[in-house]
Amino acid sequence: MQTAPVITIDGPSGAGKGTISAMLADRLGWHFLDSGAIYRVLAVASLHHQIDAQDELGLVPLASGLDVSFETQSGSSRIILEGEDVTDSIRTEEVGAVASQVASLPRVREALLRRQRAFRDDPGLVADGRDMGTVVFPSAEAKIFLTASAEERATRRYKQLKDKGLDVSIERLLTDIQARDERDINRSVAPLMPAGDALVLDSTQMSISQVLDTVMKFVEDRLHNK
Ligand SMILES: Nc1ncnc2c1ncn2[C@@H]1O[C@H](COP(=O)(O)OP(=O)(O)O)[C@@H](O)[C@H]1O
Ligand SMILES: Nc1ccn([C@@H]2O[C@H](COP(=O)(O)OP(=O)(O)O)[C@@H](O)[C@H]2O)c(=O)n1
Repeated sequence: MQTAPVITIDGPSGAGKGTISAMLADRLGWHFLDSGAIYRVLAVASLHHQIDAQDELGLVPLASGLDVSFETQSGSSRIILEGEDVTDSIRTEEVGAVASQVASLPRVREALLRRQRAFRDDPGLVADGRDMGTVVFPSAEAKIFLTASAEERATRRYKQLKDKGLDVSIERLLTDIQARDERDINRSVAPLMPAGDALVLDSTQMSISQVLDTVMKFVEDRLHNK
């Protein structure tokens, strides 16, 4: 039985989960699980293998046998799918949209559960996603639900993609984010929602360092008062 402590950070797209989780994992010296990357990789694999995003029966074996690895190369973490580096190509909004379609299928989620839980290891794990605190790690030591207004999240994503040299429209990003929120919140299995015992943090008016400080205090409190 695996007993390493877990901190979960769930929330909608662009709320800052990845940023805060990576910083937290770094500070604590813990492992980091970007569960959304697994759904994104599955989305790319479904495109490669020409399996429709709604074909649950076709996707389950692909999800169970997904040939993905998370590697660290000269200090940067890389995601390898079937021998190909997909670290950057999985980050587009198009892939995000397909990811949220495959993620709405109950048997696909079930097929990915064990793979996600395997990331739990000493000295601890910070896990980022939609259902980390509700389904994958319900016994987590500290759970955070990080959110922000859809407009603020679209603006953040816009700046992030612009910085990478990608040409995007902020209106389109807002529409895509809202469509993804809607699908993630309304699906029948593991919908996007805060766990009952989560700290809900609206970061619309907060800087990254303010969010990190608040999360860090909450986590320290939870870890020391167990
Ligand atoms: N509190 C914040 N204020 C301003 N920008 C932020 C904040 N948190 C995150 N960001 C920026 O927003 C973008 C999206 O953050 P990210 O961590 O990828 O979100 P998520 O993982 O929730 O989709 C990144 O460019 C990040 O630097
Ligand atoms: N634990 C998770 C993580 C992601 N997902 C799905 O995968 C999609 C992409 O997740 P992501 O975390 O990479 O997305 P961003 O928040 O980075 O935009 C989400 O829209 C969800 O539909 C999920 O269902 N459960």
